[in-house]
Amino acid sequence: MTDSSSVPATGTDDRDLRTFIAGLPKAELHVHHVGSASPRIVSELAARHPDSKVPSDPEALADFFTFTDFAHFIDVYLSVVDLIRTPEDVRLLTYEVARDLARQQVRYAELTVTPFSSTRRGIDELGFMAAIEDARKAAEAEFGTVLRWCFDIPGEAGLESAEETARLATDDRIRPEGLVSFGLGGPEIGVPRPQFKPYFDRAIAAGLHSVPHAGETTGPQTVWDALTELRAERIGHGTSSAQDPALLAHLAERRIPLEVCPTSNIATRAVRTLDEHPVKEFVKAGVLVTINSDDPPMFGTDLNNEYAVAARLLGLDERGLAELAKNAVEASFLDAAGKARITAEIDTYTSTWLAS
Ligand SMILES: Nc1ncnc2c1ncn2[C@@H]1O[C@H](CCC(=O)c2cccc(C(=O)O)c2)[C@@H](O)[C@H]1O
Ligand SMILES: [Zn+2]
Repeated sequence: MTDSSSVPATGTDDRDLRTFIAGLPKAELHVHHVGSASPRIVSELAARHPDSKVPSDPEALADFFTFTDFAHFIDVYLSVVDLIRTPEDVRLLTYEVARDLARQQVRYAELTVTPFSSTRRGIDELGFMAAIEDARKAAEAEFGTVLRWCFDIPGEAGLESAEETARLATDDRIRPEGLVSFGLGGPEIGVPRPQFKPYFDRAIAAGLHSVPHAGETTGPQTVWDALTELRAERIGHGTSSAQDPALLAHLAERRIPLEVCPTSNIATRAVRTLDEHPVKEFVKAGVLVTINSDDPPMFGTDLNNEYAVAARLLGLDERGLAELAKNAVEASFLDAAGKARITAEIDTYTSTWLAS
């Protein structure tokens, strides 16, 4: 588990910046449904299923969430997926994830859900959709946090999973009201992006936005393929884009946002150290950077900590952090009125903080 909680900020006292961040209204665009299950939820589910290799003791769970490489991360991730066995498990997990987001003043989040991984493990598809929708509506009513869904293909599971995910995302009898986007996750090595073009074409034709992971564990060509073959409107991670100046210029010129997840990249060994993270190059090239947590409990972080990491790496003060938060609102698929509302909240909060 990566503990970046000791991340010193810039000149402004880290404590003050962390206090500012804690109250800053935010939007999160790259955060996984199962990957956000808190240690408490995972422990509770593991206790229900003693046959699982996931420890129910929170201490042991912290060690369990320590990864030697990306493939190991995926193994651990799937062992948590195995704990989700009923629509009630899904509803509980989703509601608790929403509570954790609301505690961080997340006003809007696009949660990446992998329905294939649950339906292939026997959860009824309509039961799954009803569970996430129940939790989404309860979260909005009780926490004021607006959730939308991204359905992603677990790419390593191949074209069978692509077909199933496209069907669940485009069949009006099944797709949930909160679905806004279509993605592609899992390992990139050995999983070239072009093969998924037909499925993204179907999703886009059904009105969904394309937001595949790319350039997390492979080079810039994967990002180019995501843009040209999958018509990506945003890129999950895009870490290796820094190796290709033409790609950086293209992303900046077309204002294609990167969903940057700093601590995730360290925890999965995609990047060696935070100081080597290319987020500085992205900002220097004029790329629209959003800050996200990916699988926060698994990586020993949360969104607020990711903002503190960004403040240190980019030398940001309160105004710079507010700009990051507004980048995520701009890059989101929330409607114009919703965007204006959250942007105004960010401005009011920041000006009040600076005047105090
Ligand atoms: N940082 C990340 N980068 C990439 N992905 C990430 C990240 N964090 C979380 N994920 C999620 O991990 C899952 C991976 C699931 C997967 O690979 C797989 C392979 C074979 C079979 C099955 C199955 O279900 O039978 C699943 C994806 O669904 C994705 O949404
Ligand atoms: Zn991810």
